[in-house]
Amino acid sequence: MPHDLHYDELRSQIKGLIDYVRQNNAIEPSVFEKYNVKRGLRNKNGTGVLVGMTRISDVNGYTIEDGKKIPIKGQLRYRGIPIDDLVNGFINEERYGYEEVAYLLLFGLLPTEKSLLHFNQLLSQRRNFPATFKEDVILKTPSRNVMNKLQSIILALYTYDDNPDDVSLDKLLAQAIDLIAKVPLMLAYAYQAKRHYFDNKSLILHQPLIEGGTAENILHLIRPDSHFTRQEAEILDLLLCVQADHGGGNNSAFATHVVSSSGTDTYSAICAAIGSLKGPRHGGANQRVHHMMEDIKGHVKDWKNEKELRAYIEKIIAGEAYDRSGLVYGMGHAVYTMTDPRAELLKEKARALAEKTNHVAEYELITDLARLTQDILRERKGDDYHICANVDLYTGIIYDMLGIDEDLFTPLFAAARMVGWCAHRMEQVMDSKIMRPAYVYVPNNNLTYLPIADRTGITQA
Ligand SMILES: CC(=O)SCCNC(=O)CCNC(=O)[C@H](O)C(C)(C)COP(=O)(O)OP(=O)(O)OC[C@H]1O[C@@H](n2cnc3c(N)ncnc32)[C@H](O)[C@@H]1OP(=O)(O)O
Ligand SMILES: O=C([O-])CC(=O)C(=O)O
Repeated sequence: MPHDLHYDELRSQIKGLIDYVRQNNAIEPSVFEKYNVKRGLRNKNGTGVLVGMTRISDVNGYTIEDGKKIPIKGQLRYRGIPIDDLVNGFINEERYGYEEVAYLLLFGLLPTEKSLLHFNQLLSQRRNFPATFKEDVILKTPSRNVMNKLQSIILALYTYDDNPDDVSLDKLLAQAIDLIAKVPLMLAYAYQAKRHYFDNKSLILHQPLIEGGTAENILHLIRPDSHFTRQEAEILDLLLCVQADHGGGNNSAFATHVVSSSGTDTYSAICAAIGSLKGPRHGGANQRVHHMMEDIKGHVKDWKNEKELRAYIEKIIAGEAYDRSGLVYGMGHAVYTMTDPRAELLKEKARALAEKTNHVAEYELITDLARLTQDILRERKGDDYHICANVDLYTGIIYDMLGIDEDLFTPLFAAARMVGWCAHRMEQVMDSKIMRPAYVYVPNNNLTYLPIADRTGITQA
């Protein structure tokens, strides 16, 4: 179902206007210094500017001693509980963890067996769409991009909600449970529609599993034969757990806070979060990691040869290879310095899975990439510089090993993070102050109004 907005034609028509946009809008980094504006909402030492408070989760990657940033091993706590304790807890008890994590993040306490059962029942009962929604909203307007489709599905839900602008807490919680329950269906059907209409594959739509949890439903819904093993579902469940939240300052949670603070509806706020997560510097990095690895394999003859691999990574960092952004995707973090605890957890899982699924070479390429990127950047920036592998470095290879298509990498992150966004939205709506920071006006020209006949079209200095 090819659509086209014919942008090529419009782009050629506006060529001359681009120079105005560039010359009249670009602001040099030095101007930020001059006005003491915190670019990217960051302090000089890279730490984030304090803009809010949250009780949901805590992310630590450094301490501050005598005003100096001291790198530490990364720590992530959901409602005070270290992520490792949570994960080891449900793994040792041979249970899935995602619904428990969702309960913990939303309500601020660990569920008892009975309350977890009740919560699972609520999710199961909401894991469906209104009659003809699938056909009208998903199949009739498929998208090449599942993240984009997730946004349009969620916006469409507004129309099916009899009081969508109600921002009372019980309504927000009901919407949260509904979105968490429905997101596996949204991403699976959006993906199946993409495969059918854009990739010429058969259209296979399964009904959700009434008894299954989130991870099981995702595997069941995205796979044409709907088959999955317990071990596969446990791995996906783990990925969902570690991606469920990341404090209030991460770009998509912050977007949720900002948009929610205006008093708008849940669907609008969650769409903003999805748009943010899609970006390659945020959740979209997992897809970029996948592409970058393919690019490396295509350009480095012997990617087991450290010298050859290092030379190519240097080219990526110099902005001369891959997407020319200068970024090694899956590396670096705004908070973590020495380690990202989720990457540490997933690294172990990925190794075990790689051995089982014959992906050891790919796994080693990933770990070599992380080590060499650290070496190269530290050599260039000095011993005080710290960069670590982030969660996105390992999620991609694990999805790959589970046979999950790259189209779904970032949407799966969105499915996991839906819980965090909903929890942050409720937290924000309880504090009814609109977010409205200040911007300094820094004109690069001083225009005065001229009658149209007197204008030359040349920017006045
Ligand atoms: C779920 C998540 O969102 S996790 C993050 C996923 N994103 C990625 O994997 C994309 C690649 N990584 C990045 O773009 C960045 O590391 C971010 C966006 C995650 C963090 O950005 P920042 O906090 O602004 O990075 P930071 O200020 O620590 O960077 C310091 C320096 O290291 C460089 N750097 C940071 N990450 C990378 C990277 N992945 N590759 C190359 N250089 C990097 C920066 O360019 C900067 O150099 P400069 O001082 O010469 O300008
Ligand atoms: O915290 C951040 O900046 C990015 C993020 O969401 C994560 O790492 O999960």
